[in-house]
Amino acid sequence: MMAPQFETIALIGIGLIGSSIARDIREKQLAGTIVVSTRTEATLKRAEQLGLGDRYTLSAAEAVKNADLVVVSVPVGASGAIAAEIAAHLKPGAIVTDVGSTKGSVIAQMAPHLAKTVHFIPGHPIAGTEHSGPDAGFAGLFRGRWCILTPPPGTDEEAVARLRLFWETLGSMVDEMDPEHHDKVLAIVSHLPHIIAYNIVGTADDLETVTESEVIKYSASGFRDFTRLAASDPTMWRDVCLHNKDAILEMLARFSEDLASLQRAIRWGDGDKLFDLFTRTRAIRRSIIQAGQDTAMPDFGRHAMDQK
Ligand SMILES: NC(=O)C1=CN([C@@H]2O[C@H](COP(=O)(O)OP(=O)(O)OC[C@H]3O[C@@H](n4cnc5c(N)ncnc54)[C@H](O)[C@@H]3O)[C@@H](O)[C@H]2O)C=CC1
Ligand SMILES: O=C(O)C(=O)Cc1ccc(O)cc1
Repeated sequence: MMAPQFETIALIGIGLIGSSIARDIREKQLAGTIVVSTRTEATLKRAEQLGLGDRYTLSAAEAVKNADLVVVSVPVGASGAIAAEIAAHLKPGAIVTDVGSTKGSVIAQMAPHLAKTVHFIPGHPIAGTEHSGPDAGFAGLFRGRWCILTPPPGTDEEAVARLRLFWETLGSMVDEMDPEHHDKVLAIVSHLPHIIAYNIVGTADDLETVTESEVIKYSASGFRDFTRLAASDPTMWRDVCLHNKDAILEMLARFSEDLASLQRAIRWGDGDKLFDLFTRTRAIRRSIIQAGQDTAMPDFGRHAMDQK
């Protein structure tokens, strides 16, 4: 058997993402010991029932003692408090990473607490679902998906290479970029779609002339796709909105402008304009499919295809 990549891995937060990582670590034998820590007794118990770790504790500080890799998988608004709690207990040379959907704010919250004796390498796997909690995770979630790392300038190359290898072993492709760019890109490809989904489902829910049962009964697949996104975890998405405020507001401003232009084309019967836009956007969808990035859950899709 190959030696594990890390002697001890501490997972702080064991919801959809933390528990998926735990399952992959176990399956691929990437750690000698997996230590699981989370905020509530109930979630910790559930993680234990699911056998996600080797040791369990409610104390994040306790969990990171001796850990060679620490993965923080909590809503982005909680990352500062976690960093403050674990900072004094980290082993020198440990790699500390996270999976948060925003990067600038996570760095601003965590970096000031972390000593130079540890390697802080923020990360973001671009993989997930609308479900949350330890039961929602599954092995293979990250396979065929991108993971973005945003190491601060001057980060130890060897530590970055180790974390890169970790994600690659989980089946991900790894890119590096600066946090500001990450936050802009994710604002348009992930944060805005969720905000638009929350908004359209909210609008449908507020209508006086169309009843809720009609919305449910006649929901075409377009609306149904929005309801999937709009079913995502409220705490997580509240935090994303509050913690990527500038980039989201910038993209929302662009979006509103373009929507107004579309509204105008509809009002004035400008069919050419509508047709041109719809042709351009159709090409984007085709490129996504060609790049093999068209399913939310690649593991399920591929696995089903493998069986055929
Ligand atoms: N859900 C998704 O599709 C994706 C989520 N992310 C990011 O991953 C992180 C975790 O998200 P999920 O696993 O989906 O969430 P989740 O809700 O499934 O799990 C969150 C975990 O954090 C713990 N937690 C919650 N509030 C806390 C607090 N105040 N202090 C300490 N621990 C707390 C919970 O007990 C739970 O173990 C978030 O930062 C999210 O932005 C990244 C990629 C995809
Ligand atoms: O469920 C979906 O469609 C997602 O978009 C999952 C997702 C949510 C948040 C992220 O930061 C990355 C991926």
